[in-house]
Amino acid sequence: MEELGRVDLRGLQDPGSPGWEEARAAVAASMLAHGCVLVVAGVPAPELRDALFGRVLPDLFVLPRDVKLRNAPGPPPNTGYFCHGVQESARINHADDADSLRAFADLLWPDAAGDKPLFCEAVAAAEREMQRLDGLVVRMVLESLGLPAERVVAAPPLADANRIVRLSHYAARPGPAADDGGGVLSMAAHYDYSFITVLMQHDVEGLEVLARDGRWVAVPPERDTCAVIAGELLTVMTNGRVPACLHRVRTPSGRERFLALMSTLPAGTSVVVGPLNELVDGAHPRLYRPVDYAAYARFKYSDDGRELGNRTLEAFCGVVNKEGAGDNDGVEVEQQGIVAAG
Ligand SMILES: O=C(O)CCC(=O)C(=O)O
Ligand SMILES: [Fe+2]
Repeated sequence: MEELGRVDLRGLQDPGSPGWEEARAAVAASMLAHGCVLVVAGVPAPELRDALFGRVLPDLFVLPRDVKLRNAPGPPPNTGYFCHGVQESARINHADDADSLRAFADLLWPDAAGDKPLFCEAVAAAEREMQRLDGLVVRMVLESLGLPAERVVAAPPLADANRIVRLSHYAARPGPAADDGGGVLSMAAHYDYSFITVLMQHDVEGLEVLARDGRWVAVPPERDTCAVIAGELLTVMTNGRVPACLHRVRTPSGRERFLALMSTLPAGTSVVVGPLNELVDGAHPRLYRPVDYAAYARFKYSDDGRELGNRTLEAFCGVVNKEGAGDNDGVEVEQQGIVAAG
């Protein structure tokens, strides 16, 4: 039975730091096998993490629905606030920019109400840490696939990305019917269409990931640990080497739950992502055509896409005829594997 990797990344900054190579080997092994690795992080500081989950998120989700909807949802990939079953979620674009956090707080608490400085400080601290973990994991994976250093740092998720934060709330499922022993899901199994998503749980269980051997593995909500999962764009960019991670949410205790996540998306909405040229060769035929990620997100959530369930990526940009797919299929892919589509 192959376990999910659990790797301590505390204090690790750059290639060359002590412990880099061992950590890289463990991170890459787990990401290449499962599209997921658990990383011990240790920051943000416990008091900010407690403030985030104990005050900031409860204060946000207790707001009236019409106020939360000021974070207006647009067509995918521009989802703002949404509510589906027991889950509700608010999305902040470019959450690595203090102005974006401030603008989001001003939108929801236009007058003096709400502790906006605490909101901004706690979300910024969580975002910084999740961004650090995302960067380390992508870097370790690309290094382990043999990409030269200059290409690693120029790769889209590291160089130029929209780092979104999504803050989520799952309502309690009261009573003994909270779980029927297996089936009740708070969020159905899905792939994220991001490059990477980092998930920060807190105290209440819920996240489950599908391991390579087909078992659902519950990721315990440890305060110093985040789960880092591969989204579909990382699968495309690595030409299938890193499988996207199928994941779902199940909370047998039925308790109310909060979650913070950070996802890396391409920086613009007219961006095409294709396999990195170095990862396409005779032994590794091209598996994906370059994909306009916004068009893909719209397809994924369209009626046709929903009918396909979790097979949308293959349907949208998978190379069907694997024979003779060893070259670039006549498609010019820019060196970084990402080009502005105009
Ligand atoms: O709540 C979780 O643990 C996972 C949430 C998730 O996968 C998502 O919002 O895309
Ligand atoms: Fe997800």
